[in-house]
Amino acid sequence: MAEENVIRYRIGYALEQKKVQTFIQSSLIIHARNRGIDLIPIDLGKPLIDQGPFHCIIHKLSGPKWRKQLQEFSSRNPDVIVVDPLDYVERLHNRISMLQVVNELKICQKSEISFGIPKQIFVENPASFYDCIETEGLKFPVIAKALVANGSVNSHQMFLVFNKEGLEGLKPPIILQEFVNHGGVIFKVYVAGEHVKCVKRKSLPDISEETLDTSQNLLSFSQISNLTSQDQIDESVDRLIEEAEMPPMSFVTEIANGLKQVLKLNLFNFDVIRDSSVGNRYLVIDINYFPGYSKLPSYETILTDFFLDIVQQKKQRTSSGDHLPPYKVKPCCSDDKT
Ligand SMILES: O=P(O)(O)O[C@@H]1[C@@H](OP(=O)(O)O)[C@H](OP(=O)(O)O)[C@H](O)[C@H](OP(=O)(O)O)[C@H]1OP(=O)(O)O
Ligand SMILES: Nc1ncnc2c1ncn2[C@@H]1O[C@H](COP(=O)(O)OP(=O)(O)O)[C@@H](O)[C@H]1O
Ligand SMILES: [Mg+2]
Ligand SMILES: [Mg+2]
Repeated sequence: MAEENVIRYRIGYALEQKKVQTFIQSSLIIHARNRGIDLIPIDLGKPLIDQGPFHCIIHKLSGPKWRKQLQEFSSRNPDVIVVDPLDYVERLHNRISMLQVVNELKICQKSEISFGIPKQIFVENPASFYDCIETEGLKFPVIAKALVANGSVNSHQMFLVFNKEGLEGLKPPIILQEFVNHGGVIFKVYVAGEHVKCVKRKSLPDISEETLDTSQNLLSFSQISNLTSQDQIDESVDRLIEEAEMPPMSFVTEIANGLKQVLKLNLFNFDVIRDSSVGNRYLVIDINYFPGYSKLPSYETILTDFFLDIVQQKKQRTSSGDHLPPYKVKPCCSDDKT
């Protein structure tokens, strides 16, 4: 084969093993490689500063040690883009600051469609539970969520609280958020830089007045499917998802771009529900850093397009003196499965 010069870019990834398995699939490695992107694993057992060279680093790690590694690396390699800076990622590790961002969006709300977040309060001690609910005017049922959203098992553990008695089973500090009936379907909007995709997923079923009257006081999330038999749930949920109408894509994209600007992040998704009692009112309930992109159809294309956007923008920015020029190598010569 004739030797041909092709510009190649090196993207280093720093991810926990579980995330490597789901995200760095061979289909992504191959697709990216064919388009000039080499995905290079960062060895978490070695100093970052000794690794590279990279044009860009992507990561889903946090903590003081990783922060220090990134700082040292960036000060020595100022042209390497870190997607995304830890300071901005950390805003998503707290379920209050995470959703405050939605209220900061500067999007003109149109009369036929609106968005916001569910009413929520942070309760620090058990004595103030009921006072807080009264003061803020939260209605039962409420959903109790951990303040921290750092990917730990605890941070995903939630409770449905049907009444005042249910509050006694909770351990503050905790967030109480109004449960909003939304037809059992959630919209997940995935953002990778300029690229935005919205998909429908199964959610918690609506809670009727009767259920509220007759249910137990407190239900941990994993038990929600016990409300009806599993078979009934599976069938009706599939139908619900199929029949649910997607929010207008122009609206979804506007929110996605607004969030991207305020959060200063490239890789995230957000969960949206449509308030059944209002109709065209959408509520953002969760924002996740570096979510499970591999669940999206054609995630390989979306992510590779994003990587190219990043490295090509970088090339423009540093055209007066690139510290790390694109490598010129033979095409498809690497057998590295990363
Ligand atoms: O593992 P997956 O593919 O289900 O992805 C999880 C996400 O699922 P989603 O893409 O929104 O359906 C998941 O989203 P949710 O919080 O479940 O809405 C989180 O982003 C999760 O990361 P973490 O545990 O919060 O650090 C993500 O987990 P990690 O893959 O980052 O561990
Ligand atoms: N305010 C709410 N009203 C109705 N359902 C909710 C609400 N908040 C969360 N849920 C349901 O609980 C699920 C998990 O909550 P979420 O805040 O997204 O936490 P996680 O970070 O663990 O995904 C959502 O996908 C949705 O099904
Ligand atoms: Mg969620
Ligand atoms: Mg989440």
